Amino acid sequence: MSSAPQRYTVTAALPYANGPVHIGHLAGVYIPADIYARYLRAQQRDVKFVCGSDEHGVPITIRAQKEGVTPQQVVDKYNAIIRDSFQDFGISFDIYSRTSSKTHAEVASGFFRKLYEEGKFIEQTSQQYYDEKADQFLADRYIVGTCPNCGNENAYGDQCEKCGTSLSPTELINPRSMLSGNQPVLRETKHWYLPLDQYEPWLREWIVEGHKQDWKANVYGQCKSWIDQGLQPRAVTRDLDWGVPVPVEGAEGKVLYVWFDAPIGYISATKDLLPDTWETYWKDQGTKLVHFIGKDNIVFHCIIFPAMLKAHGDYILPDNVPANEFLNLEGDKISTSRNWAVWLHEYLQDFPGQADVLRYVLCANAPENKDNDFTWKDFQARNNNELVANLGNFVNRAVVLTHKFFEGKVPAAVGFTTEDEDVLRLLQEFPARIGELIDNYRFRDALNELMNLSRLGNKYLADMEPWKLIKTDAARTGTVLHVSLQLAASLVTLLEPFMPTAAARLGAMLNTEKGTWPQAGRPDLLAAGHQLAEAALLFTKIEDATVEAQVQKLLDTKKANELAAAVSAPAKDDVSFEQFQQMDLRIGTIVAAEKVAKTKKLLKLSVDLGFAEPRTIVSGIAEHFLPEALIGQQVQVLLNLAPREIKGIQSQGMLLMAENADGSLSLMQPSSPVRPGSGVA
Ligand SMILES: Nc1ncnc2c1ncn2[C@@H]1O[C@H](COP(=O)(O)OP(=O)(O)OP(=O)(O)O)[C@@H](O)[C@H]1O
Ligand SMILES: [Zn+2]
Repeated sequence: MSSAPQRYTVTAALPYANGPVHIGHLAGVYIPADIYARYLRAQQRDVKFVCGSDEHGVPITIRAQKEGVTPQQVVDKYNAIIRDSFQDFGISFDIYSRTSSKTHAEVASGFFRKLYEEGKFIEQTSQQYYDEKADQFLADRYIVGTCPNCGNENAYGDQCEKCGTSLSPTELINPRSMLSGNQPVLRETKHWYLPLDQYEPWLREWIVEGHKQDWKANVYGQCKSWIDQGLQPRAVTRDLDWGVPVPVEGAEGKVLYVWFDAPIGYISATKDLLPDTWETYWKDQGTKLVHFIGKDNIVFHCIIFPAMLKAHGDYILPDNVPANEFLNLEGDKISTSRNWAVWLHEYLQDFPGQADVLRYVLCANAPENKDNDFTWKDFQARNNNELVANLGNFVNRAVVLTHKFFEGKVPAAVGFTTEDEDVLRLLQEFPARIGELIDNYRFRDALNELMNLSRLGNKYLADMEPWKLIKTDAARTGTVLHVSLQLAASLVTLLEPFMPTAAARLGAMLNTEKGTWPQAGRPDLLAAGHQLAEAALLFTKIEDATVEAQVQKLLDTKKANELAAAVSAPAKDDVSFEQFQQMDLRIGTIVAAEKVAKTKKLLKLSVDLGFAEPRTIVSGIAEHFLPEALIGQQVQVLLNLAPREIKGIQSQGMLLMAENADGSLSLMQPSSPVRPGSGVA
């Protein structure tokens, strides 16, 4: 877009309403989008920031079926969780809508209808899997089978999650229906396709030639590779009963494909927000449209949705799609189904009043150009070393010293030294520099510049030492604090897009309000004599125990996943009853236990088995039990295992243990104590 846009439509990917929001979503999409929207508002631009829940599609119907509820109940539940957590986190949507709304059904339906009437689709009959027992066609994830690429037995009809290959249902080996488990049969069905191949030359010109310079390398690269591989017609309807019905006669039982309907959700959300003027935000050439998404959504926002908009003809195209790569968690891919995530609603509960810390860490470490990792250690370090020690410290010193020496009133400046002038001159350059980085979707660098501004303030205070200066030169001390407070006042505005709560707290402390972006950087934001409010801490230190508890939560998840994934070992060969009877199984009571010297695993146990003398048994369980904890415990023993010498000790029998999937051991105990030596049969 060459001339300055008259208005902006900013969209953030519609979260899929089958789970809550996690830190990957935030880092990939919602934090950068929110920074951008807040920044544009500070620039006094006309901006509409729209989002909503994506509530259609097969994963939701499958989830509903599993939980024994309706799809509507599933989306109602997650829409509420997602909407509330975004609000508590301070994502400043102008509207958060949902694709199950009436407006959306009308807009999506109308969109399809226009393309249909103008002959923009191709109609095609094909063979698709049908479940005769459930009496319905099986869309996408309703079919599972063996992946022809990697042999995974649980690959879906549209994708193998193990090897990442995208599939079509008929490629699966041994397909089975998710509904009945039966083998499906092929039946004819008619669908409508968007002939993407016809748009290929135009897409090549628009993206490959037109956006080489201004789209991010990761986005441009993915688009070019899709286009270079050659585009195929794409079905935009499905045989399903959950979604926007296909508004065409003879299409009963069919709905719009979720990826056709979801991006139209941006348009219907805008219409919900502005019933009368929404069209200017989607159809006027003076509008700049920007989509914030994660990398797995690039093809839908850069190729399929633009082709839909182009086919429709009335709409503008996205000016940019600054997609991020993926955030991982503690070295592992974030996953809703494996519960491997830091959930936003849980974070807000565990860290009350600290939303900005997460905003800061996820922006500072955002996967802007490559995948990145979130760790709790890094979270703690960034809070303690950067937010507390740099930003918080600067602001706190400036305000506290003003209270201490000048009764909380901004002191007058009496003659600037070159140091003062340097700081004020540098301050003036920051808004434009940070702004330009945001304009270019470089949010990490922008945040780093912001922190450089508070570093500048900290260094200035450290160099000037007003806490010493006050003893010899009160007027000069006043000037230093005057300059520091001007810098702090600029921070109220410049912080706001990144950390809105901290900005508001700082504003309250300085007894001032945020200004417009161009006003920030001025040397006279606070007049001499202006009364400050009480000093308060902007950020507080996060202790080891706090992050350790979060790490423990993840370790618990990992363990639960391992246990859930464990399968029983295959059964051994049969034994006869006589063979079984040859084994002399008894219950004994441990009367003494000690570690076997110079070994890690061995314990020497004395077990009362009802004979005159206890038996000595050497057992490899030292890593699982403390010797003293075993004394008095009853255990099961194989009495007639041939004796064996272990580390010079004669072992006369074997302790029997249950081994858990994670390798931990449990004693085999009778449900109530029995006389030592009792037989087990
Ligand atoms: N780990 C991640 N890092 C960055 N962006 C992500 C991550 N996970 C999802 N996103 C992005 O968040 C947006 C919303 O995601 P969506 O609700 O579609 O869930 P999803 O992609 O199915 O993720 P999940 O299965 O982890 O919940 C999408 O644009 C997606 O690309
Ligand atoms: Zn596979």
